[in-house]
Amino acid sequence: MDAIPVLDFGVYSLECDPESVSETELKRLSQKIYEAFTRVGFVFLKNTGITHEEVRKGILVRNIWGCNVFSGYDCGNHGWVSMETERLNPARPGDLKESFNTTLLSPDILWPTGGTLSDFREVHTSFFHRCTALGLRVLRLLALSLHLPPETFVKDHSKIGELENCTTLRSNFYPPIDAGQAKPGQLRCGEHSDYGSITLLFQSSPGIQVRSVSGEFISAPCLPGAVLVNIADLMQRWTSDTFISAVHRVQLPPPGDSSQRQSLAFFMQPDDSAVISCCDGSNKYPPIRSDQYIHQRFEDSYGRK
Ligand SMILES: O=C(O)CCC(=O)C(=O)O
Ligand SMILES: [Fe+2]
Repeated sequence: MDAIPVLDFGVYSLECDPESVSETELKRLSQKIYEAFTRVGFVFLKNTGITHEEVRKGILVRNIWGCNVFSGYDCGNHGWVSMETERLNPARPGDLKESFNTTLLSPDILWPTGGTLSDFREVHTSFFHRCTALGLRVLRLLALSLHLPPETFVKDHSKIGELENCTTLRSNFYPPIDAGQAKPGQLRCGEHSDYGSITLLFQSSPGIQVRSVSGEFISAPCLPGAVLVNIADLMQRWTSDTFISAVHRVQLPPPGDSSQRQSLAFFMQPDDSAVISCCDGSNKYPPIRSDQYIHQRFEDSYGRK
């Protein structure tokens, strides 16, 4: 299996003015990203402009354990998800993790508050914006790598953070677990591929495993300061299977390891009303509205009807 490639994103870092980057450098970077996403589906990006310190802050404001906040909006996704509620692999018992999904940025919604959570809204809102900025740059490079107009994917991500777009920053908390207490087949996060266009992942410690094209799972390292980016299902469909949306999971810790784990995942999703048709002009998949696609996927993972 190809290991997950590590690329230097420095030339297109959020520190740089996007207008001042040379075409040649962008092309070179886009070709490397193309190689990673056509062979593995995952890539580590170094020097993105999102600092290790920002990630640490985002991961630190947690203790979402039991905070039980729901927004009441019908975005379907915003709010707290309790332990064992989600089955990312519906064939397994519920995942041994707890999550908080930030999908809407409006101050009017209910945010976790109090104690260690007092700056949750501020920290997560700012991290959400940083991830949006980086994600849009990656989407631009994906279009370039396919010789498409640079805005091909970006233009369908114009409402991130608003009601008409389900892009989500998810804080995952995996409590310490004694493997002996788990149900048969239970994992921290069952095998799945992500639903939307691309995902940016930040981890507190290693744990994620990625399935290769040959079917074996390989453990990804945790590279402080690097962002793990992967293709999700709707992007695979959009690109007629050119880019791979790889299955991944988080296993239970080995016996005797009583550590907890945390991650921040930024799931980018096209605007609800965007109609996704194969970008190569083929009819490999029929056009589908982004919201229709994602709602179907939520029903599968939560057993909702
Ligand atoms: O926690 C992780 O490292 C992975 C989480 C994940 O794959 C997900 O939430 O979709
Ligand atoms: Fe995932």
